[in-house]
Amino acid sequence: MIDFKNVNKTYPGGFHALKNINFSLQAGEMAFLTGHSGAGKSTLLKLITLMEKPTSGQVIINNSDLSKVSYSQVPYIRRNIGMIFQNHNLLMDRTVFDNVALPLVIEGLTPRQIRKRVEAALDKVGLSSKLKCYPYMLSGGEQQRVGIARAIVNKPPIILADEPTGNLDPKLSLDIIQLFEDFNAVGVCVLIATHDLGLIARMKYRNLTLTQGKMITDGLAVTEANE
Ligand SMILES: Nc1ncnc2c1ncn2[C@@H]1O[C@H](COP(=O)(O)OP(=O)(O)OP(=O)(O)O)[C@@H](O)[C@H]1O
Repeated sequence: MIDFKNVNKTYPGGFHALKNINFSLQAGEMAFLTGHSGAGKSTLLKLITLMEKPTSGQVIINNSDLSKVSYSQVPYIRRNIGMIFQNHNLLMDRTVFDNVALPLVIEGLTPRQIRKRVEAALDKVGLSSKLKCYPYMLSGGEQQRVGIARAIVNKPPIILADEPTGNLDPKLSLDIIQLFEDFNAVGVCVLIATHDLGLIARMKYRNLTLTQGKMITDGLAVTEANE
């Protein structure tokens, strides 16, 4: 589903942000991506979403080699990926319904199809009663769940999350991770970039760790907290 082969990324100016990265995530797998600030986590996610290009190596998503994807194919590749950001990236002057509907409007679905899918997505994240609210009327955890509903509304096979629990307390963080586990349980491939080592320690998921652009771990995070 996600395949990195000898991937390097050097930014203009010469900073070598990712160094010979190799890993695969299969359909239905869930993993954490960890590392210090500046280790290259966001850069790695940006290569998957085609916001950046590797300097060398191959990124293969859903059997498509991204180096061979033309500009006009980019939206089709991105439809396979639900992206969740720490700061939600919600439109503050639009209702919850409109925020979640956005990817479907862009895709050109009919109003009837959009309503059905948006209601189902909001139901999944437990926000059915909030569809007419504006984001500023919601708590941080609720706003994050709106961001998740928007990411999954077109049923992508891959979910990427960049610090999705960054601003949330431990209980809300766990709720958000449980939502990801629910999607993972129905076969979605989930990759979560996070600094939250306490959270990771409570989970038995694969842990990909970056240090100064190199991947130093690729295995289960086994800690005392798991015992
Ligand atoms: N557009 C850019 N141009 C030049 N350098 C960049 C660019 N984007 C990121 N970098 C550099 O690449 C390195 C990795 O950045 P990245 O954002 O991937 O790290 P990160 O692990 O996500 O960090 P954080 O946890 O703080 O978000 C950093 O040193 C950063 O300054």
